[in-house]
Amino acid sequence: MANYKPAAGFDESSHSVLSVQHLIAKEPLSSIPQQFVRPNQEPPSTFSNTETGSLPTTPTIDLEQLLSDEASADIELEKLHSACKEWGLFQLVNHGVSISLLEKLKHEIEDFFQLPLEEKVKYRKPGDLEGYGCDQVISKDQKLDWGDRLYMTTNPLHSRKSHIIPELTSSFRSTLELYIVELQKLAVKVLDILGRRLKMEMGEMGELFEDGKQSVKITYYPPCTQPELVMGVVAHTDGTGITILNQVNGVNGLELKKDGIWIPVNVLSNALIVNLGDILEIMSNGMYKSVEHRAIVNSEKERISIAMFISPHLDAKIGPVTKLTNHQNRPIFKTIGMEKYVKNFISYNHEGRSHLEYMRLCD
Ligand SMILES: O=C(O)CCC(=O)C(=O)O
Ligand SMILES: [Fe+2]
Repeated sequence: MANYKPAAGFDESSHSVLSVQHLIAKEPLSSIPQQFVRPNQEPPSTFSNTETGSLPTTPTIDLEQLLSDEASADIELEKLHSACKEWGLFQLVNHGVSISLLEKLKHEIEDFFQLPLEEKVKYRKPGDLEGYGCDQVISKDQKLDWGDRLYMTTNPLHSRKSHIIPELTSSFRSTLELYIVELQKLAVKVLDILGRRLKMEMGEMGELFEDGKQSVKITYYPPCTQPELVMGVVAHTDGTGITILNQVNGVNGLELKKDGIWIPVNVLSNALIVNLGDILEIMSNGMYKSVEHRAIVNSEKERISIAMFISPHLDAKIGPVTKLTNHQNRPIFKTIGMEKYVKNFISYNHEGRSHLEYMRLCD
C-alpha cells in the first residue's frame, strides 16, 4: 500500500502531490484514469413536479428580513426553521458580505490555481491533509475526487500551519483574512437566530461558536470529458455545525439528497449557501437535518467553490439542547466533548463509517 504508484500522468517529482488540473493539462486524456472512475453513480433527479413542471427548489432566506424589527422577521424565522427541518440547506441572500470582497477573493483564487504546480506544491507537506492538491492516495482501490483543493485550518489560530496562510501572496492573504472574519461573524448571526428557535438561552449558541473551530476548503474542479464517470466530491454529510459555501465563479454543481432523490442546487447570484452539519442535527435532537450532499463536475467549465466549516470551540459539549428534551422527548444523541467529537469524527471518516450513527443513542 505504501509504495502504491499514482495514475500515469501524475507528476511524481512534485512530492507526490496529485493535481487533476495538471494531470489533464499535461496531455489530452483518451480515457479517465481508473482511480477517478466511480461506476454505478446515482444520477441526479429528473423528477418533475407536475404542478409547476420544475424540480423542487432549495429555500431562500433573507438575512435582512430575519434581523429586521418588522413582523415579517417572524415569518422569515419560520421559513428558516422549516428549511432546516425539511432541507438542511438554504440559500442566504442579503447576507451583508460585501460584493467587492467576494469579487476580489474570486480573482485571488483564480490567480492561485493558475500558478505552476511547482509553486502550489509548496503548500503541501507529505502525509498532511491540509494544503494544496487532490486526495492523498492511501490505498490501491481508493477512488479519488475530481478536484484540487487548498484546505486549511483557520481557527484556533495556534492550529494554523506555517506553510499555508503565511506563505500566500500578501494580497491573497489579506483578502482571505477579511473573508474569514466576515464569514465567521455571519455564521454566528445565523447560529444565534437558530439557537433561539431551538430554545437556547440568548447568546448561548453564539458563545459556543464565537472562537470556534473553523477551516476553509477552496476547491478547483476542472472540466471532465466524461463527467458522468467521476465525482467532484462524493456524497457525504459535513461533521460541522454549519458550512457556508460560496460558489465562486457561478458554475453550478452542488446536489443534495432529499426524500431519497438527488436535487441540483441552482445557486442564485450573490447568494451564499448554508448547509447544516451533523452537530446541528445532534443539538436539535434530530429535528434539523444534516444534509447529504455531493458536487458533480461538467464537461465544459471549471468550477470553484469555497466551503467554510464552522464548529464549536474545543471545550464545548456536543449534545441535544437540554430544553428540547424531556420524559416524552428523550435525547436521541449522546453528549460528548468537542475535542473527542473531532477525534472520533476523523477516525470514523477514515474508516468510511457514519459518525452521526455512532452518536445516536440506542433505544
Ligand atoms: O464544492 C461544493 O459544492 C461542495 C463541497 C463540499 O461539500 C465539501 O467540501 O464538504
Ligand atoms: Fe460538504
